[in-house]
Amino acid sequence: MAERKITLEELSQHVKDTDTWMAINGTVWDITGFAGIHPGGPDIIQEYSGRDASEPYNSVHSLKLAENNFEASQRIGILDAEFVADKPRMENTRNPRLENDLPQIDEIINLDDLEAAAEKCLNKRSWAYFSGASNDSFTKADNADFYRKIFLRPRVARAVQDIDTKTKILDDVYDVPIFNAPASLMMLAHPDAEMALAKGFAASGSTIIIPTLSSFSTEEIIEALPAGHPFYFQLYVNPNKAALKKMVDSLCKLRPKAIIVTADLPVFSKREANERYEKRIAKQKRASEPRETTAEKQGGQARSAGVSIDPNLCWSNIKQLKERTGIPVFVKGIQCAEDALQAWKIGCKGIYISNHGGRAADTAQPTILTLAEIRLHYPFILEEMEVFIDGGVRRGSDVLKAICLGAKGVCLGRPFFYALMYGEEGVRYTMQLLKDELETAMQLCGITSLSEAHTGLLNTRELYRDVESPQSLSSKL
Ligand SMILES: Cc1cc2nc3c(=O)[nH]c(=O)nc-3n(C[C@H](O)[C@H](O)[C@H](O)COP(=O)(O)O)c2cc1C
Repeated sequence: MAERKITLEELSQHVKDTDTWMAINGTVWDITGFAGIHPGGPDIIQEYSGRDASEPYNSVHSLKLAENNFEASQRIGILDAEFVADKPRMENTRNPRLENDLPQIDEIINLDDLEAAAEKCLNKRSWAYFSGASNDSFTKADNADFYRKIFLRPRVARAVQDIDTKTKILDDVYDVPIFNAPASLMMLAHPDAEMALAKGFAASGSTIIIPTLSSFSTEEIIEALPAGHPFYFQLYVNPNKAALKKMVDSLCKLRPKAIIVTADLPVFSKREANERYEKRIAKQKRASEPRETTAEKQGGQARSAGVSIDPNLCWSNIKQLKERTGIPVFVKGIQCAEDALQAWKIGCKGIYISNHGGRAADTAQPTILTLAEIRLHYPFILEEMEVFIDGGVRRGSDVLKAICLGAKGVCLGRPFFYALMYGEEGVRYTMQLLKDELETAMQLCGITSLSEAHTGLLNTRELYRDVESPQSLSSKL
């Protein structure tokens, strides 16, 4: 049966909270009630209710995501309009997300070069979103700076020509211990977003941690991986019980190696770079109309994503998730030894030490210090659980330091957004760059396998000066 055609005029009549339509890439959907559960917040949905939302939709979502998310019964018909915004295409292989031409990829010789290219080439909104942190960005800076408090203590004359960087996590062996730190809205860096990330990581002998707020559907991303390739899933626990159940049910079918529950962002933090950007743009747009939307007041996309994160998430919910799914659970956002112990006590298989790259509580201690704290107070956790860490890792030698202190997987967030400016090639290139640096650091320290990494290769005196003392720890448990 031919689908019903809907004119722009008819579409524009469906704007009430109880009767809302929206057109996306030529299809008209009944999205009544969706504003309240849209992961990106209600404002953009309200703004585009009764309109063709293809352009904002395509800037952060894959073509199929809406079809996967909405029920067939919500499909009203097709838009009867001459112009339907098209998905941004890679004309002449130029990434449409960029404002300036990228340097040749082989001019990038370290991650600082990559970041400098991102600052120059990304559009201002994406740069503010990716590079920003909360409040004064102290934690973001400390995450990286604290790696410099650890000195290497290289061993010499150890025959280091043949080297491998394999790591085993759960039952899987990866060629490198390096993963993406899961992050939302990757399509702001490149139209291929997580598809390029998945392919690039698999080709590099690692795998992807798929974020809840991905631009492509989880199914699409898994299809980009070689058949049977392991993957992880980062879960934001949705406060809407029905939406959470739908997601958990589908995860049970897709069988990630572990569900990584992000717990460090119960409420949205103050992201000032975003806030400034959104306010500036809003001012330009509404020179004649002083009304602010909630999103503008709160910093646009930075805060609006908060609707998909449950502020009442508790350890008991994490335990239930583990029991209900039978899939290993890791807790992401561990920022002190006490919470690492708590995760161990409820039977989590892993901890993921993170402070959200300084995007959650500003002045939270740097992540490498948290790892040292856990090592000092509860060393058995590092033996019995899988340990991931992220935050400020920018060199292969940082990866080695984290592994010497007990991490199994080391993740990078912002650098892979920036790598994505070059698509899949950028992800592979960045992985190779980090692998080369890691291998060289290992060889210069006199080891040929990560199983030989140990704290004796490090001088951590300066780091341990800042580690929380046993007295204050036990009194706060
Ligand atoms: C732009 C951006 C978006 C992020 N989105 C998420 C997310 O959706 N879920 C999550 O658990 N962490 C998210 N994070 C935090 C990262 O997983 C990671 O903790 C952080 O980026 C690590 O610090 P680094 O960027 O210094 O490597 C995001 C980070 C950035 C920079």
